[in-house]
Amino acid sequence: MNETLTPKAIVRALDEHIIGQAEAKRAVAVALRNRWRRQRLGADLRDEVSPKNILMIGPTGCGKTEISRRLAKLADAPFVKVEATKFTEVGYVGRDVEQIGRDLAEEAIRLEKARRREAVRDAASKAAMDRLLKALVGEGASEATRESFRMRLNEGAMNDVEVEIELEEAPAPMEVPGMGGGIGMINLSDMLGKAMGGKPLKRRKLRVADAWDRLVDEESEKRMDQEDVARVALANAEANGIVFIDEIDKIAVSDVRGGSVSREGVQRDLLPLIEGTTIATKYGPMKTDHVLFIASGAFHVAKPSDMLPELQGRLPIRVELKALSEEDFVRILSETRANLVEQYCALLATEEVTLDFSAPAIRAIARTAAQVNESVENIGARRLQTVMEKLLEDISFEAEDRKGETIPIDEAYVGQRLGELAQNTDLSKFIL
Ligand SMILES: Nc1ncnc2c1ncn2[C@@H]1O[C@H](COP(=O)(O)OP(=O)(O)OP(=O)(O)O)[C@@H](O)[C@H]1O
Repeated sequence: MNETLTPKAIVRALDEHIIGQAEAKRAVAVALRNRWRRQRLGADLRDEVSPKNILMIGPTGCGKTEISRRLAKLADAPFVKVEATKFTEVGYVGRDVEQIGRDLAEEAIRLEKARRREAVRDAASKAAMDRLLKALVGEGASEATRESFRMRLNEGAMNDVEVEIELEEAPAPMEVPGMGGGIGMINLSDMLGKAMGGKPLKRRKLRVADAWDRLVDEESEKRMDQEDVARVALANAEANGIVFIDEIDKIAVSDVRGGSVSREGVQRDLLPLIEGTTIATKYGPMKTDHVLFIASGAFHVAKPSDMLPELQGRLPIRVELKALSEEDFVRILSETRANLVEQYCALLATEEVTLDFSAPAIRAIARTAAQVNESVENIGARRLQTVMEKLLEDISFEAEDRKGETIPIDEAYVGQRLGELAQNTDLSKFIL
């Protein structure tokens, strides 16, 4: 992890994307920095320091997931999100929670491979080009022919041409009954491939553009030491992984309804994972002792004190997030990086349509969103998405006829498009 990511720097970075919620930002920033601090301790003390997991309490759509996801991105840390209620479904068995660990391992592998792809990119592209040229012009073609094809390929002029290439068979995982997901997965083509010294190949007809992606993928994979990828990725998941468990409040009150699993049971199953256990993944055993868990919920009905005492103890840092106001919405629309207004402007600019939002218009959009949240249901900042979509629906559809135009989005326009809808609760229930 990056040495410059001090708690203050982390909060500053989060501020670019998330409005308000200072307390939650501080808590996650400290949790992240503590991991960096732990790495610097001597081996004996390092193992003693366990992460202080966090419980985020706040209504839907106020930034709980977003803060956690952004934090993971900043730290380049493997991140997974799960809904606690998923484990109350029929068919659940206690060990299913281990899937969380396996998903984290998969995510760490994906990150590690993405990192290494950069290093092998040139060599992989060159090899992919050789294979593609061979498929297009044959082995015996002259260098001049190859060069002219290479140029056309590089220009993208042949993207839609069909080509037949040999690719490794896509893995077809087979689940072995009785072994549960994950470890029991045996990849038949892997086994066959290993027996024959390489994965089996299959001829496939593809568009050149798709063939190129597949070939670069394959050539990159070949150049990675898969065992080393697994080793580094698992170590990264163990030391830096972040697991976000949403809707923890929904399993806080114990009840056994017809056929559904006891919620208390799910809490018990989660305990070892959060406390620290070793999970068998297909890349090897992975310890969860130092994984950071962030649990979240609205806690409208249940209270944190309704959770099992052991679970409460493992989520010692409590932070409250506030419901978002009209003022917050104005800031979300105008101050956050790549905000919705910027996104819509950029999307329509691709069709040479310029949107010109006035400040009062942005205020009116925020006011509408806050109003509908109040009268229909408070879904937090998610409301901005539906409101903006409705506001710009017609322009988005008619963009082709308005090339070259600058369209002012002022307060009157917002009122005209949304005013009636926002006033009418029945209408807004369905439309906004
Ligand atoms: N404070 C905020 N500042 C900027 N954007 C926000 C804020 N809160 C929410 N959003 C935006 O709203 C959307 C939903 O937010 P998020 O996923 O964080 O909700 P949540 O609080 O985790 O709710 P839930 O528990 O229902 O998942 C995201 O697109 C996010 O970017």
